[in-house]
Amino acid sequence: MSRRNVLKAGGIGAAGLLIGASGAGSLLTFTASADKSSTGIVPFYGSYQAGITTDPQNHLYFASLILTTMDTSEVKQFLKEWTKTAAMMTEGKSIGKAAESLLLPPDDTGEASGLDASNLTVTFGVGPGFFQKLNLTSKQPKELKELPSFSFDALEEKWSGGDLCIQACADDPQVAFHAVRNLVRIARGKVQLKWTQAAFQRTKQADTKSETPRNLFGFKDGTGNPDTSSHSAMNNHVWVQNGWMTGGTYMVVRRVQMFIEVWDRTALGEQEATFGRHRDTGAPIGSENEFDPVDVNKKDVNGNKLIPANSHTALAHGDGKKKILRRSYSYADGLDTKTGSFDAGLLFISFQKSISDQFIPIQTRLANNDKLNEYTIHRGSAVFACLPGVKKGGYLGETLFY
Ligand SMILES: C=CC1=C(C)c2cc3[nH]c(cc4nc(cc5[nH]c(cc1n2)c(C)c5CCC(=O)O)C(CCC(=O)O)=C4C)c(C)c3C=C
Ligand SMILES: [Fe+2]
Repeated sequence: MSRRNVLKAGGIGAAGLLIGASGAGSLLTFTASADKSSTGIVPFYGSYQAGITTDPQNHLYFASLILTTMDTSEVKQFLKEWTKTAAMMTEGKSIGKAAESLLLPPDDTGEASGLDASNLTVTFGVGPGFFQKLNLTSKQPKELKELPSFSFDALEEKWSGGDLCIQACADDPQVAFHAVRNLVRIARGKVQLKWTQAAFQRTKQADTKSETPRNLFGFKDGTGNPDTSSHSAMNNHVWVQNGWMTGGTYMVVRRVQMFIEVWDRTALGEQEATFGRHRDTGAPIGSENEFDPVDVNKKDVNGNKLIPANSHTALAHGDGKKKILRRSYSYADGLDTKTGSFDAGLLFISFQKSISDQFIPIQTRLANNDKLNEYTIHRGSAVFACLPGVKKGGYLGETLFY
């Protein structure tokens, strides 16, 4: 039963009476309006996990977890429970049995009762420690290892690493949090939270023109992503094509603090030179439209490069052949007590089929020369293998445990 209908169930008697009084027309009307949960559902089951190439939602709740059991059968068991629970939550349904006993805690924690599915997606990944703790190193993909340290990294343990991750995205923040909370609860005693991050984008309600979202520096962020509707682009850049990870992908998460106060004192021309794009349109400097091609060699009348060579776009783009799929969210976590400034920034999340061939070369160029480094600092880092999609009747990680 959908979470909305649980609440509406009390009204069914009254609706039934109405049907008696006014005939089938009323029944149809009732069914259509009560079935609101059929909108805003992103299917959980499929060849690929949702939350990667599916449209980004308004809110993210991200959790990195430590595995506290070394017993593979216990892990399989909770992965099976996670599968069923995630599928139910993404359909906007309450989990477990309806609360009947006053002597027991209810199966569902209840804060999403009455809320619709809100396009919830729950995406699961496993980190390098997962394979080590479960003695599964023969199955550990060679792509899945801790990142090298990059220039200017200021990583903190409290924002880094993890044996498992849950990325819950939804158009409602409470629905996203409810998903992670209930999944962690199900695996209690076998996992423990390492770090979490709540994050946001603009809401779709506020963005009536469905434009590319802007980051906290006010620039459109996501323009240069590969086209998620193109199967060939996703196969080229995102989905792993062989072995037990077929249909999975690798995720890099970086918690990047942005010095917004410093940025706010920076002239617009300097801001645009930093990104290599115009703030208003999002177009590459010297071009008119957001999606105009990035030509890093284009010069002005004086022979100077229009997109500065040390700009974020020039360095991230490179020769344009290596692409990653970014699906980042902004965060604002009160203040940085050391400096008294905002602790705000970007929970940078990227998906790629090869971390060594895609993310690392790009991030190396950025870390060494990016003008954006004057305004940002990387505080956290983690890598995960996002498991292949699950078929109905199957479970998360099934191909790994064959
Ligand atoms: C490889 C890692 C990357 C990190 C880390 C990163 C951090 C970061 N980026 C922005 C804002 C923007 N990034 C933009 C483009 C862009 N960024 C990366 C990679 C990383 N960014 C890539 C691969 C690209 C695309 C390059 C291309 O091929 O054109 C842009 C421009 C608009 C866009 O294309 O999205 C912005 C703006 C911030 C604020 C940030 C860390 C805080
Ligand atoms: Fe970027």
